[in-house]
Amino acid sequence: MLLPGERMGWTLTDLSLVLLVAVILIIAEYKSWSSHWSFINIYRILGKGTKVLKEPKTIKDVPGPVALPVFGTRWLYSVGGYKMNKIHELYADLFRKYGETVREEALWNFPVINIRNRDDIERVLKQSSKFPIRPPNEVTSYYRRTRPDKYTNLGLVNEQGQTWHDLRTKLTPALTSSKTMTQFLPELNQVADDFNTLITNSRDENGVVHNFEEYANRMGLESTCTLILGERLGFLEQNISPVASRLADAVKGQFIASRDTFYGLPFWKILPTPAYKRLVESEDTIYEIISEMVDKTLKAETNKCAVDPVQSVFMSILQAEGMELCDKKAAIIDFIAAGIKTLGNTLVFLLYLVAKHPEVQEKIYEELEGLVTDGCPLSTSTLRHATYLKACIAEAFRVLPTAPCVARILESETELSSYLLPAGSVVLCHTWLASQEECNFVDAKSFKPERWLDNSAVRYPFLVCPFGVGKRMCPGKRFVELELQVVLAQTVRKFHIDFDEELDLQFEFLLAPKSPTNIILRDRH
Ligand code: HEM
Repeated sequence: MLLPGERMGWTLTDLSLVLLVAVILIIAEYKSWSSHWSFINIYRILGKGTKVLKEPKTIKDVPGPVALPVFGTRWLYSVGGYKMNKIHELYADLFRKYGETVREEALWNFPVINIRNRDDIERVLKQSSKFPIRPPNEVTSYYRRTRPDKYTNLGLVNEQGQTWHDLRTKLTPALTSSKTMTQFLPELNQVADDFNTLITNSRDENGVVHNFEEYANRMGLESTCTLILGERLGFLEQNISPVASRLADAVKGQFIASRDTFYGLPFWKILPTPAYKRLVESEDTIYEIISEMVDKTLKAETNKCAVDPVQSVFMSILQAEGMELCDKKAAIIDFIAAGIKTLGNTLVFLLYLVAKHPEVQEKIYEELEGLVTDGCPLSTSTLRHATYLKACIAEAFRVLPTAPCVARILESETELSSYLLPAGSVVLCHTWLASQEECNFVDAKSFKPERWLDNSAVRYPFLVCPFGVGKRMCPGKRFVELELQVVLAQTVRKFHIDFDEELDLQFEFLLAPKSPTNIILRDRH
């Protein structure tokens, strides 16, 4: 009797080969399913397969880790094995596993779409609208609503629509003007000199500045307060005042509590969890300290006739029409809180990258030697011509930005990587992770300032946008860029910078250096 197949000339060996291949294929298929972790996802994949022919893919079809009812994918940050301070690693893993578009789910299974594709990021950030929407920080908004005595709105960072637009128009013109920044340059030179004196005197016998991040945060604090309050507050003096140290601790606490309440399970909505208590404590401390500073400065101000150029931002906030004093105080708090940690982290990243590349340091030094006489402060014209210095800052923002993604809520239905997302979808544009992809930048992981000089890096402006994009872009951008140019230039002119270890990163709602960071400074002269 003929076995099936023998009629076609198949032997038993051929049949067992076919069977073997079939088994291998089934195992492979099963493995790819199980890599999506659950039957729910197998169901999704099967569903997607049948849907493809009939209708476009929707937000439900975007792949991602299994979501539990109500809690969504928040379990990843607890039992999922990812630590809260390593969320940046989780996102990198999710993109590796699921591709360029990944769905996570917040509480009540609210979908959050993560994107890394260059064209998709551009499509989202280019959407022009009168009032672009960035998802608010829920816990800060909640806190502010419970304090009507102090806050009449959620502040520039968290407000939306017409209220946000009014705040932005009234509060930011002086901050974003190039004239204000030019007037501010001599003060910035002074702040940078004081920073250098502080770190010079803080070195041990081997030239090591231990816990450099604390000095960088003090620099962020001093320069932001000088900009916003129009006076020096002494954060760069060798022995920091108890008030300055309380403020620095409170700002750090606020960022960490925001992260823990945002990514953790939201029990704080029902009862005051330790993270929420920490947030309230930090917010109250920041308010109390800043409020006192504003009142003191206001009192001193009434005795003065002329406005010092350094006070132009402060005065413009105080003179903003149609706003109550508490709104002005809240705005000052927002500016200072937004500036301190972002600046401190950025300074550590920038000096770390330059320290790890001595050849880059020498090029900066040589460029400055040709532009400015030894011992002289930096002028606007010097900085205009310091193209290599500016390329280093741009490259540092590409390689290690403190804001690793830009968030938006879609205002109209948008197609991203063939998924049709409805208006109202929350999208996180992972600009940092996209900047690390070879398809976007050659030798993407290397620090190469030269790529900004031959224009090969400027092709994708939506990938390297450390201050965000469009109407909601950071109003501190001009100030920060100027400040980083001055500090980097003055530090390289004075020291050979070195960094012994590799920098470890942690996620504190921003990308931050894991402390302690130890930097080595050797005098040039
Ligand atoms: C290295 C320093 C800084 C970085 C990397 C940074 C980055 C950012 C980013 C990415 C955004 C979101 C933009 C968007 O959604 O498109 C933002 C918003 C904001 N930043 Fe900054 N920032 C820095 C320093 C500062 C400083 C010094 C100030 C204040 C003087 C400031 C005040 C603000 C405010 C008020 C917003 C909210 C703007 C709005 O929603 O209209 N930032 N910043």
